Amino acid sequence: MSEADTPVSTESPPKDGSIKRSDARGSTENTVTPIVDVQDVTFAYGEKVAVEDISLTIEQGDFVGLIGPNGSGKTTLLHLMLGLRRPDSGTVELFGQPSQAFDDGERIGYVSQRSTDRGETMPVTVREVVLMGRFAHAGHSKLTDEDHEIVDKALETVEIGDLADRQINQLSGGQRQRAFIARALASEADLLALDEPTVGVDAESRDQFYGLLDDLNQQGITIILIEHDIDILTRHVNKIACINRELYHHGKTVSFLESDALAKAYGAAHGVVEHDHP
Ligand SMILES: Nc1ncnc2c1ncn2[C@@H]1O[C@H](COP(=O)(O)OP(=O)(O)OP(=O)(O)O)[C@@H](O)[C@H]1O
Repeated sequence: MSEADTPVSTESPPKDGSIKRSDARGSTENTVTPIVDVQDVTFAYGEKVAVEDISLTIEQGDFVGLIGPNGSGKTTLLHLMLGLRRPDSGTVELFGQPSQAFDDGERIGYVSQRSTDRGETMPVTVREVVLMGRFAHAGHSKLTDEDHEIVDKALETVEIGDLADRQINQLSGGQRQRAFIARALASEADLLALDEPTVGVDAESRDQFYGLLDDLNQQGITIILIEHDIDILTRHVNKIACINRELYHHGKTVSFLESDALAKAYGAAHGVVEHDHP
């Protein structure tokens, strides 16, 4: 597979690894620290190797689709990227910090597969869920009028302002996804990570949801999402990472479509890549 599409930083990063949203998207003048930098990462559940020797970077402003067959390691890789799991070998850096030392959690908004599951959500209102995004900034008992204004704006951005006082577990799957994205926006996350966000969502709502992600990405939010539908993915994301335990492609969507990565990744028996792993 080619690393040609993966930009490589050649200069020293800024000391704090931080990049302002407003000056980052599309900037070609300065070399900036990747948002996520995965190098030679391997992870196994006991004997089961789920992710093997993967290296890739997520740059500020990227909208990356992560695809691969069932059980190919997508969720595991996403967890490794977000510092939710530690690699057995290799390194992961988030915003220029080793993932295990990363302590700036509000910069990341993670919406897990389970967020759409009614049974997993607490009996709280949508507004309360989104307010949780302000806790990291303000603390529970110190929320100000400004925090409430930020929450209102986040709810409007994802177009569920009218649902603010509804119980979160009364919402449809798509509406719940929007509520969790609003929570990430309220926490002023720079990186949005979504694990199969439109499972169980009807086609029209799904298109609207991807339109929302496009808008957020245009505003400078970096997005990585796991999605099985290659058609909708290639219509929206600018880069694709295709895995089946190991990385088959990471780069621009157009070069992915011209490559045979999809056939190779899906052709490989689940988790078994015959030419590399006899
Ligand atoms: N907690 C766990 N303990 C043991 N094995 C696990 C665990 N979680 C995942 N696995 C195994 O690791 C491999 C990768 O799983 P992972 O969930 O990362 O794949 P995935 O590509 O996200 O799958 P899907 O598309 O089905 O959601 C699979 O074989 C899975 O069975």
